[in-house]
Amino acid sequence: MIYTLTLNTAIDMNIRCQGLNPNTVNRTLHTEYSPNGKAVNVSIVLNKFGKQTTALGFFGDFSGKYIVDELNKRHIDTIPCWIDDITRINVFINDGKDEYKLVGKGPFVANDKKQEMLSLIDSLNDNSYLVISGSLPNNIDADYYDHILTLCQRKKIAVILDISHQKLSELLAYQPLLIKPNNDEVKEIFGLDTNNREQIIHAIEQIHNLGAQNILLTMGDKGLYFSNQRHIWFCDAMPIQLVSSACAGDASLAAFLSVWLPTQQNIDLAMKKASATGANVAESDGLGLLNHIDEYMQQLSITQIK
Ligand SMILES: O=P(O)(O)OC[C@H]1O[C@](O)(CO)[C@@H](O)[C@@H]1O
Repeated sequence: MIYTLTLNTAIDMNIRCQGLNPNTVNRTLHTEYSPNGKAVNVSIVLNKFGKQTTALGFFGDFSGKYIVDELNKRHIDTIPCWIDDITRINVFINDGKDEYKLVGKGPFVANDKKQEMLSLIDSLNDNSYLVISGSLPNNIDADYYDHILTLCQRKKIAVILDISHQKLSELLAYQPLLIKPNNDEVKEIFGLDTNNREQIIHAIEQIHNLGAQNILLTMGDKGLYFSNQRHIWFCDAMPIQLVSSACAGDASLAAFLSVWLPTQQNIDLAMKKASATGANVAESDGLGLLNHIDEYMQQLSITQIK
């Protein structure tokens, strides 16, 4: 079973308008709402690819209920931890020229709820997979990840991490099965540049040395790299008309996992699917229709660089 854990779930509200002016009523042209949060996206995309997942997360009030209802409509199992505060609503405004991203801090999670979530994780099947993605809510500090990863270690749950917190470098000591940083995160968290092949290989080796078993490094329109410690491969990116890069990384990770788990084989196919899916998602607000993936996969190629 693949479980996903979104500690800071969100509704995404994508608004389109023609110009955005201060101190005036800006009438909007189009609004879309989507159940979101990074690992929620992973569950939705894995489900699209026919893989069963169970989504765990903190959910609160009307916005939390909306996300759980939407997941249920898509026949995605959920294990919600209900909190008293309101799940955040992130707002993405496209004024016809630029995109403004207003991403909330997230709700307050009471101590008993933090404990409840740990008990829920403790009740998951042993020897399964847990994808942990996204930020931490308002008042949860990064040590919470230690509690989660210690539990996973005990239960032999293989962890896939996609978090932009500085804590990621310390968490590599738990030897996560896979991490999915992007180039900005490699710079911000590990202080490593990724401007050319030499730097990329060096960065990947350094990150393996800290404990990551496998690394999927996404670089937007510059393609993506996968390393299993022995070899490193590169997959190019489709040229597309960018609408919004939000959710593209989450969708790429899900696409990769849909092929790569559980055997950890078919790396070429997994990388092409990840790259094609990320590009298709970046062509729309939110996750979009995911209807060009097969076509894009035909046009991508893989090179082994180490
Ligand atoms: O969990 P974070 O890092 O705050 O990011 C949440 C946001 O990330 C996205 O899922 C895109 O990856 C947004 O659409 C969502 O609102």
